[in-house]
Amino acid sequence: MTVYNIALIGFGGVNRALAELIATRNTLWERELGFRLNIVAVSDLYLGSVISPNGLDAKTLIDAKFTKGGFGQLSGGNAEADNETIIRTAPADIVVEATFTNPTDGEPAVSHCRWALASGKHVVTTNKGPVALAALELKALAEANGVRFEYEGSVMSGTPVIRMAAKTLAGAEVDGFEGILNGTSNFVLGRMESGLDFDTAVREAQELGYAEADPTADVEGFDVRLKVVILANELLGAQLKPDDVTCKGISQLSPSDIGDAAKTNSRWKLIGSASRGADGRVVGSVMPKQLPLEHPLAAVNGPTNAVSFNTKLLGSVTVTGPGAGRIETAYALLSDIVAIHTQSTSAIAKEAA
Ligand SMILES: NC(=O)C1=CN([C@@H]2O[C@H](COP(=O)(O)OP(=O)(O)OC[C@H]3O[C@@H](n4cnc5c(N)ncnc54)[C@H](O)[C@@H]3O)[C@@H](O)[C@H]2O)C=CC1
Ligand SMILES: N[C@@H](CC=O)C(=O)O
Repeated sequence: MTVYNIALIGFGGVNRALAELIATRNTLWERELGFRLNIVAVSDLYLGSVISPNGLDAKTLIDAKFTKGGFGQLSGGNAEADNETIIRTAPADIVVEATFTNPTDGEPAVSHCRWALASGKHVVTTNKGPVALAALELKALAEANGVRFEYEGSVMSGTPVIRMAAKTLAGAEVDGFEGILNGTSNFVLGRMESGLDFDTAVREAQELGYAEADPTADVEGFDVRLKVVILANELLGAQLKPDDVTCKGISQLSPSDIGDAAKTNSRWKLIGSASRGADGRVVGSVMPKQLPLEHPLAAVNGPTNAVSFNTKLLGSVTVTGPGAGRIETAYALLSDIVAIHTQSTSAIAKEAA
């Protein structure tokens, strides 16, 4: 049976949810997936950092009410988040990066990924910054060090989109996509349709763990812009940067805009899209659109997301599922680890044959 030692960088909603899953499901995973996860290090800006080569008990980690610098009280602990030491020296096979997304330059998460990959550790991440802004470099670094850089949760949380489209739509000639790619803004629009004011709806999304640390990224469209870049670069072979994608969010939509749409049997949705033009150039945009109720994306509610891929051979193929949420996003990390495990076990089987 395989045990993967993991180091958690960031111990907020998503990585805590992963620890929760480890505490409750390791035995099931051992039986059904062929591996267990063992947390050997955690580093968090607020809590500090800790390394325990034999492993930290996941349940104790999530149940303990640590205050600022609290990891400093643990054996092997430090009241500061010494990320570089943790990432480079902890005896981890996999570094799980789930710190804040920085939409401008992706830092410090890009450095976290570089340190891990250069030290021969796999990286799984839900952080959109490194994927949108440094994917090519990080994939090359992973390849050079014989490890993997996986990031399924960077778009539509646990809903399989990146790997699904890359693998199962291969050859279908994807030439564009459009979708609802932010759970918070979709949730806020729905709550405003029910009569709630914008600020209260955003607060609810924060409490439910959907929103970014700074929810401006959600409601101004910056989060969707990163996801458009990720999908366009991954699936359309583009080399977009966030500034190449025009971006407008939902913060300017007033309660009367929302009410007027309802009167005309339509609904506002924040749509991220990209398509390849006749000249081969890929153009992306993020903007609120008033969709008629019969439009397939009009019925996508709450934190649910959906993306329709336009393909030459199949027409439109739509994937719908959770776009945000702590457990849902932690599942994306598990799916990345499953992908790493599957590749490594098939490589071992090939060698043995
Ligand atoms: N919550 C969700 O539904 C989804 C989140 N994501 C992404 O996953 C990542 C984590 O999300 P959440 O856990 O919800 O965020 P969060 O805000 O709950 O947690 C982030 C944690 O990272 C820590 N942190 C920030 N900077 C750090 C640094 N330099 N070093 C060490 N620790 C640091 C913070 O102290 C905090 O505990 C974010 O990048 C987010 O954009 C992606 C998909 C869905
Ligand atoms: N804040 C994001 C989380 C996932 O990326 C969202 O609301 O979609």
